[in-house]
Amino acid sequence: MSVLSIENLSIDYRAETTVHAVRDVSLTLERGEILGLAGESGCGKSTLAYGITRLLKPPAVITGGRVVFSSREGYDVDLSTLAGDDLRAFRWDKIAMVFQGAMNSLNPVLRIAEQLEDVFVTHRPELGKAERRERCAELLERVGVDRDRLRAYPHELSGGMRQRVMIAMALALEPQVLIMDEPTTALDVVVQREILREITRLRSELGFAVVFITHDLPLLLEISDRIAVMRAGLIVELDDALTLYTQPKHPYTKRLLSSFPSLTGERGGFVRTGEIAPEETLDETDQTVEAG
Ligand SMILES: Nc1ncnc2c1ncn2[C@@H]1O[C@H](COP(=O)(O)OP(=O)(O)OP(=O)(O)O)[C@@H](O)[C@H]1O
Repeated sequence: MSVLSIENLSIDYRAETTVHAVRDVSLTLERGEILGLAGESGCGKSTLAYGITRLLKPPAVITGGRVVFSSREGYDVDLSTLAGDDLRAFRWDKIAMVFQGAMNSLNPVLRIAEQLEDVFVTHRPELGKAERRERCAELLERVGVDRDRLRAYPHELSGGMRQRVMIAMALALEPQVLIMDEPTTALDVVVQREILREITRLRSELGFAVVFITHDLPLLLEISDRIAVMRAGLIVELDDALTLYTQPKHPYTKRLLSSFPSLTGERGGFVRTGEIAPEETLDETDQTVEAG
């Protein structure tokens, strides 16, 4: 049962020269799954994410294909048919996003409560004030932040907490799809781990599907059900995480895997067993994907 079908999506940047950033990409996102999207910097991951949610800005142009959302209530929506307020409402309600550095988009002069409440005021105007407050408190607790923090201003929270608030905001309307583009990259590795654990727990609890984008392949292998490997705008391989790790087929996937010493060396144990040794988690920031 798919919740999102991306069909032959192509996106160009029409700048001085034309960049074919996403080329004929087809993917389906199954209900409740975590689909990892891996690939080196510049391969088109973010463009694809923005394209799915129709948040692209010029000079980006969708040159072909479509994205269809299949609601759990049984109807399909072709996202290209939505515009304006309908599209904005749809985005928060059905497909929500958390981007890298999202935590910096909190308004510094408003308390967390006001910013969370705003989502409900706009999208759930039927809720009374007390109910709205309670929903906000529950949301914060859901992402592991104490409800007392509703009264805090963003600068009074750590980066990890602010990113949790952004995740809470994305989950406010119980979307069926969550698109996360490097949501934890700006955070230190310990906080990153805690948040990832939270996301996988919430996914089981609430049943939303996740497209999780990062260049950090070890991390994807840990949390994803399936992984798509992207290179130069194309999906070159797509498989379940274990198969992709144990039997990569595309030479680029093999190269990507081998560029993470922790996957191929002795310290790769955490991927194979799911057990994370503390010293392993602390070293992952040093790893980079080989370019080219
Ligand atoms: N505004 C723009 N104008 C022109 N080209 C762009 C623009 N934004 C991105 N590109 C190009 O499109 C391609 C894909 O970029 P994109 O940001 O989607 O890659 P990415 O895989 O998300 O990279 P990263 O991991 O660094 O965010 C790159 O070649 C990039 O240079």
